[in-house]
Amino acid sequence: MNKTHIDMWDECLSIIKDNISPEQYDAWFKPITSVSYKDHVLRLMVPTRFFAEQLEERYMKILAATLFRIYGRDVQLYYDFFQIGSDPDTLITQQASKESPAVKPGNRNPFQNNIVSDFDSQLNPKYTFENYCGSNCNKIARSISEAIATDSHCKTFNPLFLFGNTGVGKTHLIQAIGIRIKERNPNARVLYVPARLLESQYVAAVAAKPSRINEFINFYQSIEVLIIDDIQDLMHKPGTQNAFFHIFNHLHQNQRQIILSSDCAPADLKEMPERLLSRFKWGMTCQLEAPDYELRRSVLEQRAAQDGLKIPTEVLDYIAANITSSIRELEGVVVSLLAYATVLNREITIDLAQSVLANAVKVQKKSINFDMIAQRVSEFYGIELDQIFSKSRKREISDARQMVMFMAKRHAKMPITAIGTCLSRKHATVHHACHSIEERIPIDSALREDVEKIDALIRN
Ligand SMILES: Nc1ncnc2c1ncn2[C@@H]1O[C@H](COP(=O)(O)OP(=O)(O)OP(=O)(O)O)[C@@H](O)[C@H]1O
Repeated sequence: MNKTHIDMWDECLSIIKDNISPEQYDAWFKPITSVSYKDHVLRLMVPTRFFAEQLEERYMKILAATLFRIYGRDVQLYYDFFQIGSDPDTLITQQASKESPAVKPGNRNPFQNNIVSDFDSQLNPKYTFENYCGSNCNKIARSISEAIATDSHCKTFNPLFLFGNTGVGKTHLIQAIGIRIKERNPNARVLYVPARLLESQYVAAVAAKPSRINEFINFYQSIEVLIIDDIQDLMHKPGTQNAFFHIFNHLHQNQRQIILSSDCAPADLKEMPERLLSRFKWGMTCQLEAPDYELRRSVLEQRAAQDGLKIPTEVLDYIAANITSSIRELEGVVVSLLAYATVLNREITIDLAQSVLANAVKVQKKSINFDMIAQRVSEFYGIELDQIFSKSRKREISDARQMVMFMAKRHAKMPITAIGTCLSRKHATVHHACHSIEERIPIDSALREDVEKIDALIRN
């Protein structure tokens, strides 16, 4: 008996289910339904376009591998989704106009493209400066990037070496430079390439018979703005490092812009040869710091608006206060909320956000956020966590609550209003609590000792 498209999709789901956590499965695969499969074209219904993008970013490998296994290698995937209107009653008024083929036959290969003289910059059109939210923590990196985008022959910032932890926005920013340069000069040979792809192209060029290594180097030496992501992936790759050394020298001598991103500073790229490291430091080295509260809040608002998702202010405050280390995690939370809201038809409340965050926060054990601070303070004073959030005015409870406010300002750098939202207290109350602890620390040794101990609990 022939299998229906639903049977086939169910088979995919059971493979995927065995390979990811139940939380991931519930958030990302349960909301998907198979619409049809005909002439190698599989159509899946997903909640929104943003959901599809996030799904691809996170699960492209497992999704592609599973689809190839069940439907064969010719499968093409299209998404269907509805545009959510601003009024929930008018939901599902318009079928998504754009279907995006998802499973691409392997990575696009710019080096191959060039041979066919069809030059593709490999830039993701959504990574623009316009979509890049700003705050104090990324001000310098953003200004330098905009300066390069305006004057791509600028010697001072060549190369630009941008580093920072995972998910803080490096790829977005370096691609924004490329996009802006292309907007100003559509013919510019701008190329974005992840270091890992550079490495695999190099290996393929060396292995080809006859060798295509000269072609590889010539291609890269013809680029005007070369953007290499995750340069740390070239560690332990002496062959590619050597080829890149020649490419770098040629481009730099000819005043072509080189932009590099890395997950650590040049000094920490221990396995990279000195001759490359010293070149990385010739221009501008700049760190993209962990997102501060203001940035996290703006990205949340932006993502919610893009998805037509109404998230109440207190929920935005709550998420921004608790997901602190990466923008990618924040985006994940918005998508999970969206999945719950759409699929389970649930309103987005603090309770829902708390249960979505429970999983996300488990993953980022080390990050300091409001819930973690409240937990540490309540443990320190031996008070139930619920009491901290209660209306109780008992002395020991209100003291502990004041300490939570103070610590949230001190460690999570949360604004007074956001702390107030998390504890359902007024701005003036939080302001007074923080101020009074600050004033008493120098003169109250017992309090000072408590603060030091709680500081240590939070940091470790
Ligand atoms: N300032 C920002 N404004 C809007 N979106 C942002 C910002 N920073 C990051 N993002 C978004 O967060 C997601 C992760 O960012 P990105 O991939 O650039 O991080 P990354 O630092 O390169 O991470 P990795 O090192 O893991 O590759 C992307 O979807 C990006 O668009």
